[in-house]
Amino acid sequence: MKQDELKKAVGWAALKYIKFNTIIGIGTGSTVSYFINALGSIKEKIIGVVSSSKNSSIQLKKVGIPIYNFNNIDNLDVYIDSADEIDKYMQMIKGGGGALTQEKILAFAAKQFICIIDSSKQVDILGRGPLPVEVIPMARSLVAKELIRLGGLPEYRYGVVTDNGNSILDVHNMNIINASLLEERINNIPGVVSVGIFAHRKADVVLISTKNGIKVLNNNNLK
Ligand SMILES: O=C(CO)[C@H](O)[C@H](O)COP(=O)(O)O
Repeated sequence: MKQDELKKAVGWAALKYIKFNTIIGIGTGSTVSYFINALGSIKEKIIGVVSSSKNSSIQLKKVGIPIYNFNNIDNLDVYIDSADEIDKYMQMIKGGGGALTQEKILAFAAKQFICIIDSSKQVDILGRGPLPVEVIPMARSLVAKELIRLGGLPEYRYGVVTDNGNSILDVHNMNIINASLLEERINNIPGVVSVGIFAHRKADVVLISTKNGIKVLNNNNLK
């Protein structure tokens, strides 16, 4: 099965977690794009969504799903999003699509975070790929120096401006031994808006699309 087919299958599988008359947080990326199409098929049953990015909002509008203001997030039943990497503790690296700050806010606000991935996203240790960090443009060089001090190799995501008007540094070779500590350390660098480590707010349920079907992991499988 091709990766796109796996993404589509898990996007549709997530519909099972949508309750009637609720507001749903929506992530960003190609997997979520399949979920948005699936959600369109039951749009009359939900109140609406809060979107994490301009790109997701464009698609949501096309599908005809009502979008609520970002400040309306105190009653999000569920947040549906994918990840760039996820480990067995359900800690993630996100931000490949550059929407990590809004994604973190919605994930934090929602009662439940359902992460939808294909099996290629599973890793033993986070840091296989680059770690995205959203920074205020004027602090880019200071933050980059601090990230080097922490052992990484930051690369400016050239030409990319986030929906918040900021820049992205993709940090390579980051040795992530303690994801939650590193999340705190990077968050504490002045000028950092947010870091793509999701260790404090992990996924509650992970749907993994494999060639043999959808595998479900719950947070309580960890114990
Ligand atoms: O964090 C993200 C966007 O900021 C995405 O969830 C992540 O990049 C995975 O994307 P895709 O579904 O296209 O593989």
